[in-house]
Amino acid sequence: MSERVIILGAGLAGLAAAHALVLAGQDVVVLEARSRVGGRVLTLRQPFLDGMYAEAGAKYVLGGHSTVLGFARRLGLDLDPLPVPHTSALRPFHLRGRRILAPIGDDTSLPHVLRADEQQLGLSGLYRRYVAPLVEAVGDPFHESWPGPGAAHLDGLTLREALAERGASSAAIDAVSLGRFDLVGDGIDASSALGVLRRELLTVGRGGSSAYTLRGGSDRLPVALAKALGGRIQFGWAAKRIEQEQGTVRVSCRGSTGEHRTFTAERLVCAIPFSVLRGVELVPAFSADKLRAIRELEHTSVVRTFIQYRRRLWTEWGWSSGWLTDLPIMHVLDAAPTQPPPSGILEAYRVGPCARAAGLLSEEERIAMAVRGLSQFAPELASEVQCGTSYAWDLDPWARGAFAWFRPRQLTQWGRALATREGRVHFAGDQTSPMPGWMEGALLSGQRAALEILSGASGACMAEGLHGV
Ligand SMILES: Cc1cc2nc3c(=O)[nH]c(=O)nc-3n(C[C@H](O)[C@H](O)[C@H](O)COP(=O)(O)OP(=O)(O)OC[C@H]3O[C@@H](n4cnc5c(N)ncnc54)[C@H](O)[C@@H]3O)c2cc1C
Repeated sequence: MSERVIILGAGLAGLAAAHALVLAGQDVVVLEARSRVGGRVLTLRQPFLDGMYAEAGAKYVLGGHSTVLGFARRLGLDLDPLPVPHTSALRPFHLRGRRILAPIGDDTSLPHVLRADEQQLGLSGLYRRYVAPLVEAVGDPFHESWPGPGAAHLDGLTLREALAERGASSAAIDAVSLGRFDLVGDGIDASSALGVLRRELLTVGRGGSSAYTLRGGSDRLPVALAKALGGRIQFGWAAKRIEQEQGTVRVSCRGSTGEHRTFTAERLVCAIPFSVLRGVELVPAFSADKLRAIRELEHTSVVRTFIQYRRRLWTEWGWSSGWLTDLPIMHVLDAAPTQPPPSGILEAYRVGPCARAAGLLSEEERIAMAVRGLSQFAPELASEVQCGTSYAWDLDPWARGAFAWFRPRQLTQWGRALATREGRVHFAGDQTSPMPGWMEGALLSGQRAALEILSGASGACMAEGLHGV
């Protein structure tokens, strides 16, 4: 029997749910607060010259992200593999006031003062000794009884505490975390070890070594998905209240020009970030665990600042595309590694408290700071600047942060409540999947919510079946 389903949010999760429900013959309407689809998939084409673009949100597709790859194939989207660094490439670091150009794979020149027994291991040896066994202890996050006892122990610790428990020195912890584990939440002293290691397991572990970008921009994926939905998306409607009563769900919205409208259906897929859902009135209130998850789930602060340069000097110099620093600009990435030269874009990727400090600056100040910081790697870059722009995710009213992260004990206390349905309201969004912060997680969550509706099953029961979706 066909049911009318409202989908709240035209990000990848909402679009994937809509796609599956429409294919199954359901009557679907998607409500979206913005005037565009894609949510945290946001390709910036202004102010760049020469047809170049940069990703404010999702950028990489990993080789193991079979759902993203499957949609791309079916929708006729091309992927470009990330260039593999040449064996003679140099990896730039700027640490403790010093620029270091380290040959790829040779970390002996890094300034971390390691213990005698750690000195010869290099970063990969440290990873194998300390991180790999912890990743194994995570178990299978898709299993309905996850987290098991080993994983639950990791949830009681910060990542620094878990690595120290395995015998890592403080310098070794800093070295293995730089540019890897410090990119989520407020860093390794605040994040649940389990949350960080699950991400490591499900992304790097399953992704293999291959990574891609979507040719023409990541937004091609949500735009193509939306096109396949025909006219079912209504733009400019922000949900203010969700009410369940006598077999119906009512969503009261405010339009972009201030008008009000109420949409009614048999089911709702709520596919908006919990950071925004927090401000939506819920009648009757959801369960205590769900309300706690909505209230307490935090979203990583991220500010990305992009600078376009006339020439891609860094590739001419044989530098790799990711530079690690302890400067206020944090990490540096080649923002357009698969786009044709001669011009190129570098980005300063700031996370956590550093991003919150950058969010207080004007865009001009952020750009000036990035230009200064990048010039500390090579003064020659300064005279090649063409233009710049910046995006602060905390300031985006429909995202309020970049992606979910967990403090110790949160996953065990209310992690399971993230995805469970509340009456006629089903939940999608990357935060409700075991892969927050990835398009793969968003798409999987949308498919899971659609399956719940189609099968009448509860969210937790469906989780395992998702492997094959
Ligand atoms: C900085 C950054 C880097 C990232 N890098 C990568 C990467 O390299 N690779 C990767 O795979 N993923 C990456 N991601 C993650 C990826 O972008 C997200 O996981 C995914 O886009 C989330 O999709 P979603 O549908 O769950 O949520 P969203 O994309 O946030 O969609 C939610 C939608 O709901 C709408 N909405 C919000 N509130 C309301 C309301 N009240 N009423 C109506 N509509 C509303 C929003 O406008 C939005 O369109 C990154 C994200 C960020 C921010």
